[in-house]
Amino acid sequence: METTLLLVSLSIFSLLIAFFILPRKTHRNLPPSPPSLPVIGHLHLIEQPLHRAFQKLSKTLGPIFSLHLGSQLVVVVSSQSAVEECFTKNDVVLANRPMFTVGKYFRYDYTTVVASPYGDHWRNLRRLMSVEIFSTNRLNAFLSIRQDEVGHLLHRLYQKSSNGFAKVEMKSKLSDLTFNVIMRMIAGKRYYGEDLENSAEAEEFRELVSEVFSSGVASNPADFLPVLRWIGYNGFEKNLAKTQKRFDKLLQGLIDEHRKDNCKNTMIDHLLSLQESQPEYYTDEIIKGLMNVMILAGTDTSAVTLEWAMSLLVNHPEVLKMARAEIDSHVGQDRLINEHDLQRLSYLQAIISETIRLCPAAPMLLPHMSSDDCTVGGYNVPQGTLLLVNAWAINRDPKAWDDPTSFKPERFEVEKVEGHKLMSFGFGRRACPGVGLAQRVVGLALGSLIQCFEWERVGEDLVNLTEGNGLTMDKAEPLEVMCKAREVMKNVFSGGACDA
Ligand code: HEM
Repeated sequence: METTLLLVSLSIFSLLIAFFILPRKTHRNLPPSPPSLPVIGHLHLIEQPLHRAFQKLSKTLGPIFSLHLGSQLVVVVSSQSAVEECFTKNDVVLANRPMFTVGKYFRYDYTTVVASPYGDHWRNLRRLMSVEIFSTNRLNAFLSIRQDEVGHLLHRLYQKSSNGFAKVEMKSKLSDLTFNVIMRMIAGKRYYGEDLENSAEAEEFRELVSEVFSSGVASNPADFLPVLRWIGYNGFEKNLAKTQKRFDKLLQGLIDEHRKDNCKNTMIDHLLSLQESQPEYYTDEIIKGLMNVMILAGTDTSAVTLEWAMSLLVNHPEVLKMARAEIDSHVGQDRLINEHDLQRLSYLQAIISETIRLCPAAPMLLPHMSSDDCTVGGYNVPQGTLLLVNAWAINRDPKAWDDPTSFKPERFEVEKVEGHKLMSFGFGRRACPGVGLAQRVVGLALGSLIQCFEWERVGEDLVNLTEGNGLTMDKAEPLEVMCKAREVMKNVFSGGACDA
């Protein structure tokens, strides 16, 4: 209570200082902006989910508008043509990331690929990732991990549903799948699911990761009202520092383990061999940064995409039926689907594209920052502006998509939709480098779920598709659904074995 009172008084004090002493910088020809309040600017307009609040503003202000979030000028773009201008003509200028407090702690002082400013270091990290992690060779080398983890998922569902329809909760199972895929790629360890050999270590890992995820959602008020920093408001930073210290220790522990025994085929082992030849660049800090990014960017994104896809499918049984027919005709019921089948399953691919169009895991992409003055749509975007892209709104823009809010996978079969029209993985040089891995994990898992089980809604009502407020766009209500094993499961798992 005392702390709250102190915080409130400090905030009021700081607002007064800011109001009377620090006039906001004015710029000419900025994108339109709604009326603002002194000091906090438009902070009072910020409500969750952000993409919906910003879509509402764009309906009155147009596809390019600006806000002052405290002292930070923000430009929000919500049209395809504006995004194209941002990431073609202005791609280099807008390739920076903002220096939010969270990046100082969770992104190793802005040295990880997600948070690093645009420049040589960032370029090196992207090159390193594309060779050491996301190259076709590396992704193929980790194929057995993906198959094995999908096998675990199928087995868990089979245990419940081998004798008829059973109610299953999907969110945690899909999350276990993607976390295990990434952790096995990084360190060869399974930390999620049932029957774990290392249960105490796994529990500590899971607890810490969920803490890191929830701290990553919060933004530091001082990032927008720097005056709070001057008057000593640092409780937020102290908490971040504490969590990051524990997370760092855990990542370091994994590196040390592999340093003692590096004969495994994991990301840590590959990076440690690079460290031997170039120790000054491939420091432990850089390796921990890459591990951190893989965990934070590569897990939830794929898991929520799968959960949205399953939710949309049970709400549209006719689409589910067509997807199953496609898999049955190409793969049959005698063996499980594999990644090589995916390219022939165009309707399954269309379902995935339609899911990420309607429910992009990162609806506002990641924030970009301008390193110089530029113009977008004829408006000035000064140096130091935070640029937000409302990918969610663009993916539902009636000017770009026919019947935009309906789930219609066929749209992706009829015409070849250009990559940039589907904004969900970003666009330009900072676009997602993990697309290939995400497509393999999501494709294999979704195809397997459709091939191996029948799916129905729990009751008559449609599955609620309201978004939650997670760091990635999750569902407000975790998906529960009825599932029943199909013939192929009996063929493959009849002995209870789990070798997909
Ligand atoms: C369905 C799954 C995924 C979606 C929808 C997604 C989406 C995105 C988006 C929208 C961005 C920001 C683009 C921008 O700033 O313009 C991004 C960046 C990034 N993603 Fe993904 N992602 C997914 C999966 C993954 C996976 C599996 C990994 C790695 C294991 C990954 C690693 C990254 C990294 C490292 C960045 C930062 C790139 C940079 O700043 O240079 N993502 N992703």
